[in-house]
Amino acid sequence: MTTTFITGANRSLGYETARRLKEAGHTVIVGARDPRRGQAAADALGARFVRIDVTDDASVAAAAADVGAHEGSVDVLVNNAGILGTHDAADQITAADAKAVFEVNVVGIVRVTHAFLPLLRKSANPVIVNVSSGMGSFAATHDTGRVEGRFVVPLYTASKAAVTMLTTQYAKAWPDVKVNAADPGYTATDFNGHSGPQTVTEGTDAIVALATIGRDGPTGAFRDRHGAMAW
Ligand SMILES: NC(=O)C1=CN([C@@H]2O[C@H](COP(=O)(O)OP(=O)(O)OC[C@H]3O[C@@H](n4cnc5c(N)ncnc54)[C@H](O)[C@@H]3O)[C@@H](O)[C@H]2O)C=CC1
Ligand SMILES: O=C(O)C(=O)C[C@H](O)C(=O)CO
Repeated sequence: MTTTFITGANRSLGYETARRLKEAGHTVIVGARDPRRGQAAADALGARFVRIDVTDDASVAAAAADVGAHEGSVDVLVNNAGILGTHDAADQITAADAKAVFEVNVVGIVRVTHAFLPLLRKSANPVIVNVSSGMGSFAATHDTGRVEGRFVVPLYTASKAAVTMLTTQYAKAWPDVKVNAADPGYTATDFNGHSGPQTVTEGTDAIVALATIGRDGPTGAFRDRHGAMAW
């Protein structure tokens, strides 16, 4: 039995990841900030809901304690929760804007990973998938074709570059845990007013692939649904 905890699993890519991993036989725990939406998603999936706000130490600690008491361990942690943040131009963005985006996208991953690591270490094959973005790839940023049609969002892209780097650092630090970053690709969700060309199923291909790797799977990798992403 594989126990999988997913943040921001009440909708969009997080929900579709939960649905597909449940279908693949995982025991899925739907992590979500809003109790009503989280419970509704869990009910629809036949999964268990655990409240988690990734920006709140007490909420994250309580979520880990809840999972520790009910499931006892975690095999797969999917750090999916993320925000786009301000659409303001670079000369308008403020320190408060930066703090808001980094607090969810980067600090949130550190907070959740730190709290769930003891539960992951009880697994025979602990796996972490950090949902990053090709928009945080230096190579893609310099290739206009790769980011065409997307918003210019300096803080979001910087936060996702940090997510990918954090992934490689965790992977180096913890040889006993597989830590990889997924780029969903531009996907129609609430995140972007459903402007992305991909379906949520296409958008979760890389997340699901990395969440289901075996003991011989990669660590410190950055992949989209087609394979290795440029850093
Ligand atoms: N949709 C896209 O085109 C792409 C999305 N991504 C990434 O995929 C992830 C999921 O995005 P979508 O499903 O598209 O977005 P979404 O906005 O539809 O869903 C995001 C989820 O994160 C949750 N969330 C936000 N702040 C939270 C907090 N403080 N605590 C707990 N949960 C919180 C939301 O409640 C929601 O469930 C994000 O990390 C995003 O950056 C990456 C590349 C492309
Ligand atoms: O992270 C990505 O890749 C995104 O596509 C995020 C948003 O959907 C977006 O379009 C930002 O411009």
